Amino acid sequence: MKRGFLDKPNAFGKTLTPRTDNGSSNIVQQSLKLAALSLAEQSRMPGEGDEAKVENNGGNNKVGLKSSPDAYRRGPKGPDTYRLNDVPDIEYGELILTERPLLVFPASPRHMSSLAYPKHFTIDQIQQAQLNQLEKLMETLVDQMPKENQEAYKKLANCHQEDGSGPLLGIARTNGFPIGDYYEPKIPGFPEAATRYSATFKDISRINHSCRPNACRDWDSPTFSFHLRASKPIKKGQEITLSYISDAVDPTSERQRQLASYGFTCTCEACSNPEISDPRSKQIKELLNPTVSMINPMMLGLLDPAIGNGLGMDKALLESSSSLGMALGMPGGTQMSKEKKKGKGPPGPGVENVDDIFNMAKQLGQNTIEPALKGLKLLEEEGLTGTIWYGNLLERVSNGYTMMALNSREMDREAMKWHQKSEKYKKLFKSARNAKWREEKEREEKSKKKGQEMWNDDEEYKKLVDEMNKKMFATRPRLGA
Ligand SMILES: C[S@@+](CC[C@H](N)C(=O)[O-])C[C@H]1O[C@@H](n2cnc3c(N)ncnc32)[C@H](O)[C@@H]1O
Repeated sequence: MKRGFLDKPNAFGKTLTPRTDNGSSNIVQQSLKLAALSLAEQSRMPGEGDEAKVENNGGNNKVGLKSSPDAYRRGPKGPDTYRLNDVPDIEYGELILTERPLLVFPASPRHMSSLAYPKHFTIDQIQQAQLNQLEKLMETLVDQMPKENQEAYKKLANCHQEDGSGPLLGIARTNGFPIGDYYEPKIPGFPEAATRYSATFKDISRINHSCRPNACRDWDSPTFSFHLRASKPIKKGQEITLSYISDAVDPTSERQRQLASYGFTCTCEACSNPEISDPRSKQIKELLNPTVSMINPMMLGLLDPAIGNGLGMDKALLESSSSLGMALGMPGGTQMSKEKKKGKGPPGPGVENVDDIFNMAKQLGQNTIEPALKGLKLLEEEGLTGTIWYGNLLERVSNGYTMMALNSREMDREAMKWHQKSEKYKKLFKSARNAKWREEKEREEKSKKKGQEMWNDDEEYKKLVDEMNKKMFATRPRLGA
């Protein structure tokens, strides 16, 4: 998120005189800035309005989704369901619609500390006071919205009618989707900090939940909009669903517990067949050790086998990866080789020539691909092709084949095939990825520099790499050539 986002002028600044005597007024002030920004920018959005913006698919706008009521057919769940109607089938990865929020509000207001209430208040009383305070904030926000947006907002579902929430807050709690952390500018007395914001939409908030959804959301900060994409092929007439929960492979009972506050019992395929889904989800969870799955285990082994070991990385993968790391003098391997020279370290791999390295790479590739393919199959069977794990495993298979492709043209083709699949997946979360891109790039540059420094004085290593490169490019064309 770009700094200065909240510094933009408040379109309603002239009509508002935010109080500055206590913390809560700051929430109002900042939230109004955010809400005002969304509304101000909304008025500049090209092609905005009832017509949903659709991706230009090779010159063909295939999806003609409209938000007028007759564009949707009512499904078995009654007026609650939104379906694609009179539009062609939608492919995996295709953009269904983009939408700016009606309203944005801080989901975790930092200034609502329980310490701000009288000492004699019970927890229940504090909670009620906080809900009242938030409802007041919502009233101020909604009051500033154009009349048609106010009407659209008030028509949205509210499943918090009996828990002390005011009506406007109830709607935000029922329909809001998190849109990320935003760093707020310095406020006297408060350090710069991140707050999570929640956004409510006219159309996207109408989409029902499924633990195995066919669509996913991607928040695009530059256009201040959510992009809704198909995470599975969607047939004409089929209901579009999104997930409201954070961990898709939690057991059914846990998912149902998280959904209880929405006032419905999910009947998706997984919830209807827990005896099939739960063991499979458990297997996925075990395979995708949460810590290791977020990083590239192959690189982890190459760089520092001790970390991979500590995190419970797949044994075969760890062994092949650290052997290659040692042979190539990667940071972790170099460390181990030095220890070995001093007679302390573990036995190093027997590298007689470059072919040994190719063989090790091949082994590492195989050991990477095997568990990753198993994970992909389970995720596909479970209908979780829009999850971060799915993308992570596609990338692992692609990396595995790249390793095997060092001296094999056939494997090179496989690597390209999987690389393309992985790129297609990445399109689902293109916006979020773009936002992280710069950060990743910087990190990559830093580690490259560090690696270079370590190897600069290692003549033996340089000779080995030179020889390997020569042999590699003599035996096969460059990837994709
Ligand atoms: C964000 S709203 C979704 C849109 C809502 N159906 C509407 O008509 O505006 C969330 C509410 O929709 C209903 N809902 C969402 N997913 C559901 C599902 N899978 N089965 C039954 N009701 C669901 C619940 O009442 C829930 O509180």
